[in-house]
Amino acid sequence: MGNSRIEDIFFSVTERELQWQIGRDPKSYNNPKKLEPERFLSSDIDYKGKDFEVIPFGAGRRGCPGIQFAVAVKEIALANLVHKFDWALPGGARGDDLDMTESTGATIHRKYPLKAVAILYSC
Ligand code: HEM
Repeated sequence: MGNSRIEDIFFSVTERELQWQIGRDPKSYNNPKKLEPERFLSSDIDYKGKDFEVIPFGAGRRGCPGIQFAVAVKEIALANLVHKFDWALPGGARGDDLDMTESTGATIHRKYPLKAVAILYSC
């Protein structure tokens, strides 16, 4: 993985497009368009704004000030959702039925919001 030079691309795109382009930069990623989150398992990329390949919390002086808190509580929040509920798609839909079209913004998000049905888990 190489280093993206943020100044090379910053002025040619709007801020909304910037993260999208960084995340798909073939200079930084092999097979950049493939969803492959495990690529980060053995990566030493700093996601807190020092390296620009992944900037989920932004970077620089306007970077997210909640980063320490978010990193500390994200596992507890996710663990609670998985522990307390079974999850399903509405109407018996399956993963393959989902429209994964993307929309742009400060972060890339789904064009069509994911509707998930939470079923309280009882043993
Ligand atoms: C997983 C959780 C979070 C993510 C992914 C996230 C992501 C971001 C991003 C991308 C920005 C824009 C940074 C930029 O423009 O360079 C931002 C800004 C900000 N975040 Fe977060 N954030 C998270 C949680 C939090 C939490 C928990 C707090 C507060 C307790 C917080 C407070 C803020 C504030 C106040 C700003 C505006 C900073 C400014 O404009 O100077 N964030 N965040």
